[in-house]
Amino acid sequence: MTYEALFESICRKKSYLCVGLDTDIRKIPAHLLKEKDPVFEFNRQIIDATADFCVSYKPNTAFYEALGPKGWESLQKTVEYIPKTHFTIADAKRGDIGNTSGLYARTFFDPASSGMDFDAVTVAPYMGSDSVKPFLEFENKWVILLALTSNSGSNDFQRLDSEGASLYEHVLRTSQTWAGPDRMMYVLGATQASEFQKIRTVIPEHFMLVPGVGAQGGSLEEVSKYGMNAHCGLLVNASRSIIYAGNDKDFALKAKEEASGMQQEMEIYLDRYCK
Ligand SMILES: O=c1ccn([C@@H]2O[C@H](COP(=O)(O)O)[C@@H](O)[C@H]2O)c(=O)[nH]1
Repeated sequence: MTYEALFESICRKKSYLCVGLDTDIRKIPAHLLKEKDPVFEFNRQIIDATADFCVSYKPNTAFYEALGPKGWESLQKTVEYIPKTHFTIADAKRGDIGNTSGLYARTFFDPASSGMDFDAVTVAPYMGSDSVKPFLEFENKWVILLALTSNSGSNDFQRLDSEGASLYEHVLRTSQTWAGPDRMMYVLGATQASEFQKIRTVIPEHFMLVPGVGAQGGSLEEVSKYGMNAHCGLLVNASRSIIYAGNDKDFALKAKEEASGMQQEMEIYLDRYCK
């Protein structure tokens, strides 16, 4: 999906919501466990219930990898099921020496190889340019680089000062020489929204993938106020607060209500801050 198509989808749906498919087999409603593939069945119902209110889905691969081959199969079926109108993100946080990164890229971007055709993958920047560039060799695919994450451990390295700027700021500046805003996004945690105004001076055009609202307590209003640009420039992720809004037979309805509530709030912020 292109930058323009993503923005068009945001305008049409009046939403910049990314639903996180962090499907934990231990947390899904009991009645689904009798299904052949309970994880996929849960995702299918969540996708059907929320697709009108979001523009993106982000399965975190850990939840699938933990189940072995069955988990990979559920992930493949899930990506294939997501409507093509939605931007798909493999939250895998990969990155290694070049030839290994190339295989990670094939895993998520080459359906002939792995059966999966995501739009984007999250990548850790720590190993530098040659670990990131193999992902950019796939046409029309995106890299979402970890910059300032939502967890408290982000203070350990990401904020360390080096030559007058924090490490995460170096990530934002240097990586812009690898690809433009049409192929690169950044993970910036909702819990760090007080820094977004400053961050926008470094990356005025890029999309930010923002996890950390909902269960982690980040504020959607603050994220929108300080992070939005003239092309919205935000994909705000919520996982647990949506997919586990209910845990009984009505779980999909509860997820729908939660996603719809977030979309309604986003509509207000798009009117107010998308300038
Ligand atoms: O800085 C980061 C980077 C990634 N994540 C991931 O996003 C979701 C958040 O889930 P919630 O249930 O909405 O808290 C999850 O997959 C994380 O691994 C993040 O939270 N922060």
